[in-house]
Amino acid sequence: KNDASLETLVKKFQDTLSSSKKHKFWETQPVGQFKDIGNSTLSEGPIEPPAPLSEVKQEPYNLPSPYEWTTCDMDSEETCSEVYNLLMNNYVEDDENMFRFNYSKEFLRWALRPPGYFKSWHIGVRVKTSKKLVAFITGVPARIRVREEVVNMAEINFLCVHKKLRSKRLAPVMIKEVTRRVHLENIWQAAYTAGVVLPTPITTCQYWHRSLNPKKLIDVGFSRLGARMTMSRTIKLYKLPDSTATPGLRKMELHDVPAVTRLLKSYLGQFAVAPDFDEDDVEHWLLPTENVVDSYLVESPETHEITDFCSFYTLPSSILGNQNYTTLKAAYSYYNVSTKTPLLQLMNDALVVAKQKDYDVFNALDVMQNESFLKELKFGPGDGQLHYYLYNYRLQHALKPSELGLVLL
Ligand SMILES: CCCCCCCCCCCCCC(=O)SCCNC(=O)CCNC(=O)[C@H](O)C(C)(C)COP(=O)(O)OP(=O)(O)OC[C@H]1O[C@@H](n2cnc3c(N)ncnc32)[C@H](O)[C@@H]1OP(=O)(O)O
Ligand SMILES: CNCCCN(C)c1ncc(F)c(N2CC(C(=O)NCc3cnc4ccccn34)C2)n1
Repeated sequence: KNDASLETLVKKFQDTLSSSKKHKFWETQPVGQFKDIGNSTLSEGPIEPPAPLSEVKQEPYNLPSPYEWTTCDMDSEETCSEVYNLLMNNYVEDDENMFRFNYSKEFLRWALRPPGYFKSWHIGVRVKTSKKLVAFITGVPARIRVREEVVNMAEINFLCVHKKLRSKRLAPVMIKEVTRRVHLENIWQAAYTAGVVLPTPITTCQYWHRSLNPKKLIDVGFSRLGARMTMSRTIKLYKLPDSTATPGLRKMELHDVPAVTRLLKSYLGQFAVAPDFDEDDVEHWLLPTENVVDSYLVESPETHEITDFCSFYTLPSSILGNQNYTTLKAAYSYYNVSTKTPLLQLMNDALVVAKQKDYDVFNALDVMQNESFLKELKFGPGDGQLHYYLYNYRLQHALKPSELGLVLL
């Protein structure tokens, strides 16, 4: 009891601290500023108007002299491997440096080449002499609806500076350069997420984890044995059926794209911020890709109507410094729609499938209607918060996670 209230107090203090911090770079950017929170005279929508393309800086920003810009061609096996290795060794870690995301090469090719993508938005920094890749940032185009407005945006992701080049203010240059290249394509808004608090989140989501392989999770320090719990009691607690329960549940196939698009568009319409997917987007983002994204649907055995959908993406983490294990196999809840099958049953079947495919843990954010199944399906709250941001677009009020219909990778 005392721990929980102390933890809440600490979190409140940290949030207060972070909003009082000096953001020398972010204070110069067209994003919601902490000082503007609650100022209802500021209207909702773009903060700065688009500029004529002739006014966009034509040449790249200056880098410190040892470094040069490079465009990373993800179609090239060699370049894709360089990006993979930079991220594997230098990307996001948890606060205790026990885990680091290990996005796979096929995942990166999937994430970075959606319909209409621009190679020029896959930006790297190399050392001029050695040609070593030491930093990376990416954008992909996306149509995002914000309330009633569909806005062409860039989704920014995979910002990474090599551990040896940290705290040299390289990140602001990376961000300005990707902004410049996005502006050249006449796009003026962006969406991004981060585990850190920046000016200013449109919402802050909580991660929840459902143990699938509790013994491994406890061995590697991802979870702790519950008080008054034995290992065998814990394994029994998280046991799942060997097979799924929903009649008509099957993998999504190419011919399902039109029906899944209709189902998803109508479902996402209820959220304040959500992607405006068309059939090409659904084919790219939701058709199953081995070891990258899994998606299942319910086809009514009687009517052959497609009534429900669930999906998760595969994002392993390297386990840093454990003798017995090197990789944590994690599934992340992606987009789920239930119109006939109860969401609880649909998500339990997703857990069953993930367990069958040997995942160790199934993660979900408290976005969309996820709160309705998290506790009942034995998800536990994680320590990671995920903050969502819009660039050059002001929302009058922050959203609740349940008003958000957008999952970034
Ligand atoms: C219209 C189109 C617009 C397109 C652009 C839209 C915006 C996109 C924004 C990017 C979306 C990214 C989405 C993802 O990929 S989130 C994942 C970010 N990556 C990691 O966490 C990997 C491990 N960490 C690193 O590689 C480095 O620590 C990074 C590169 C993160 C910072 O490098 P470093 O540690 O060496 O610091 P610095 O001295 O260079 O720079 C310090 C400045 O950078 C600000 N900072 C720190 N972390 C982040 C962060 N995660 N988002 C935005 N800003 C961040 C910080 O507040 C400070 O500014 P200010 O506080 O003084 O003002
Ligand atoms: C820029 N794209 C944002 C999405 C990237 N994603 C998936 C992400 N961003 C921040 C997080 F806080 C987070 N969490 C999943 C939860 C979790 O699993 N925490 C333990 C853990 C295991 N492995 C790692 C690796 C890094 C950090 C925590 N890790 C916390 N996920």
